Amino acid sequence: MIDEKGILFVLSGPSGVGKGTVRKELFEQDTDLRYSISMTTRNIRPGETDGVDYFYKTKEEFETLIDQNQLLEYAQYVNNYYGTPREYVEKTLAEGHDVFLEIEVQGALQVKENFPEGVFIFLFPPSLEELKNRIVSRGTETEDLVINRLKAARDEIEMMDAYDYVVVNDRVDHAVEKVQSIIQSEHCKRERIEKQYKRILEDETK
Ligand SMILES: Nc1ncnc2c1ncn2[C@@H]1O[C@H](COP(=O)(O)OP(=O)(O)OP(=O)(O)O)[C@@H](O)[C@H]1O
Ligand SMILES: Nc1nc2c(ncn2[C@@H]2O[C@H](COP(=O)(O)O)[C@@H](O)[C@H]2O)c(=O)[nH]1
Repeated sequence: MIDEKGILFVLSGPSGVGKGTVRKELFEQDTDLRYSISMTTRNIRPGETDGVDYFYKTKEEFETLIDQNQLLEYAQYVNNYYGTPREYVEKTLAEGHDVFLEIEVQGALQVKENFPEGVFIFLFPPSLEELKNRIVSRGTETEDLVINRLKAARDEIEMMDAYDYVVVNDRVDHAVEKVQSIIQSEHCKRERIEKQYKRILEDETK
């Protein structure tokens, strides 16, 4: 049967590299993508909205979701839980829409086990120094949390080879263009496979 499901795109990379910035810009331009809003136990930041940036949960609520198998993946990242709601992703893909996840590396690797056909993109910083500048200049983390996030970043960068694509976020507009090209080329690949499949089916019925 021809696969009419949407494509799952996963954007990942160390904290502060610019995943959220690139994703927001991409969504300004590409309205066909559907963003999966994650669950987290971390505190809401000024300017964030529950149900838009994240669904904010208590630790107990999050652990109930884990027990009920309601998460496609989850990870503990710098003392908080983060996870992707399973139902939204599976339903949206089944309806034929592409789904976009913006998640850290442990979670991305779990998704890859369940969705090897997904497209995994690693956003890479121009340098570790620039990564630190970006986390610090965002002004959302205490000094301790900056250190912990940078420690995690080193481990995350080591997992880069598990991804299908690496995009350097030197300039936001360049990074967005590259992610758009990846999305387009994955659609072309999908169309080519579908055409080949149709041809085989037609030949068989002759
Ligand atoms: N290409 C870029 N050049 C300069 N600054 C950037 C660039 N991309 C993002 N930034 C800035 O870096 C900071 C971190 O970006 P952002 O919050 O998007 O990162 P993130 O990877 O989503 O972080 P986290 O994983 O912690 O949520 C922000 O202040 C953002 O404005
Ligand atoms: N494994 C998952 N990681 C997620 C998810 N949603 C976000 N994240 C990542 O967590 C870190 C920290 O995020 P922050 O908002 O506190 O800065 C960052 O790398 C996010 O991409 C998720 O559902 N699963």
